[in-house]
Amino acid sequence: MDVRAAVAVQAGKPLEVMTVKLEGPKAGEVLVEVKATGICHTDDFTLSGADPEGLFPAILGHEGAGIVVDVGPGVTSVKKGDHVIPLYTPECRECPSCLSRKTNLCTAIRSTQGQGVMPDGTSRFSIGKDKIHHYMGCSTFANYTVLPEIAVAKVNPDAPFDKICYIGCGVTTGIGAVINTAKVEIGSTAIVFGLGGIGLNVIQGLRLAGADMIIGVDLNNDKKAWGERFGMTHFVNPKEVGDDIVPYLVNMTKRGADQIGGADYTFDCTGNTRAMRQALEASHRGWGKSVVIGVAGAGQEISTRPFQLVTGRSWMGTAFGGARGRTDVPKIVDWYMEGKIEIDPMITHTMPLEDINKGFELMHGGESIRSVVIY
Ligand SMILES: NC(=O)C1=CN([C@@H]2O[C@H](COP(=O)(O)OP(=O)(O)OC[C@H]3O[C@@H](n4cnc5c(N)ncnc54)[C@H](O)[C@@H]3O)[C@@H](O)[C@H]2O)C=CC1
Ligand SMILES: N[C@@H](CCC(=O)N[C@@H](CSC=O)C(=O)NCC(=O)O)C(=O)O
Ligand SMILES: [Zn+2]
Ligand SMILES: [Zn+2]
Repeated sequence: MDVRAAVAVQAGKPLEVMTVKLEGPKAGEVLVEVKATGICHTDDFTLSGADPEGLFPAILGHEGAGIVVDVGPGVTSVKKGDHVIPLYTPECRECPSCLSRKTNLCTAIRSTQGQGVMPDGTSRFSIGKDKIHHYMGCSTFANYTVLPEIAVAKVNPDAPFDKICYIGCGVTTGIGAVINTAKVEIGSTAIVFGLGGIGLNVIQGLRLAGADMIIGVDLNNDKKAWGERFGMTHFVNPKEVGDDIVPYLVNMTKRGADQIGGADYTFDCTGNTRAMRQALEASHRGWGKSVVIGVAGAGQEISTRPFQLVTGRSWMGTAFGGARGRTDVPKIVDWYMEGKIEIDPMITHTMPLEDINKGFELMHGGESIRSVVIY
């Protein structure tokens, strides 16, 4: 069938909106009509050429919501008409990782996903004789896409596509990092580096978990009001603090008789390796947990003095907020429908597919929290 897609033709170039061919679903696959998709910083990261796994041409996009319109042979868990959210972290419930109960990083289709193809090793998208790569197993920058059955979460059909698409990445990553990965307790202190589409959801997750002191750190002063809107209690702009932000943050978080500062939990939502180090070193001696969420470009590395770890800080990371997609995503949609979490105010801009590059420009200018393409 013919579908409309924004194609990443070449690294560093704007997306090109065009008509491409999409083959129907094969065994174990579903065809989804994508109704809306968010634009995540990771799409921009891959388009920029910084992603070691980046492939071109490709149809990017991994934060979608839509309707199942066809299923291939053997599909049992979803049917035509179901409302679904595509999952870049699938949940097969059979692989050693799924069975371990220790991680959400299902390995069933990770290798083909990284090669930009479906689990059978082929692509469903093409232009003429040329194949186009899938992206993160989702390719939601097309109005129809094909996904493995294990990579869709069936959700409440009353939920609005243009809002719940954000649960396909940003909302789940931010809230999940707090609840699943860090396991934040009531009364904790926390520092969040980067108050964008992910960081604000970390803040909303911290509010949900009952954290007392929530410090937001961003280079952009406009983010102060945004952080406060979702529960941030203090804001720090590193540009206004001077050389080293770590002693400043440690001082801010001094508590108890011994007056040792440092937050119980810190989160990097910037992708900047210097900020990742600062986040670790601003966590509390003896028990601080620092969670890396931001994605850094090819060749970049993190470092710190091993003494930071010897003295009891833990450096950890999270993908998709540690969420098991088919199990957890429907619950997060329900939390939204029940008013337990907020999404609407974070969706600052919407646009048709034809204007998708404007969404990337708004992100670059720090003007948007989330742009959503509505098909
Ligand atoms: N681990 C995972 O599963 C996921 C990771 N990500 C990654 O999370 C990161 C954040 O994504 P978004 O929130 O969508 O990006 P965004 O562009 O909306 O927000 C980034 C924020 O960080 C701020 N910032 C940049 N450098 C900073 C620094 N050195 N110190 C303090 N603040 C700084 C910016 O001003 C901006 O407000 C990206 O690296 C993205 O690729 C996104 C989704 C899932
Ligand atoms: N492909 C990159 C790393 C990109 C990355 O870390 N992706 C995250 C999700 S970011 C979403 O917006 C992720 O889930 N990683 C786990 C995975 O298995 O891909 C690289 O090679 O560095
Ligand atoms: Zn994302
Ligand atoms: Zn699995």
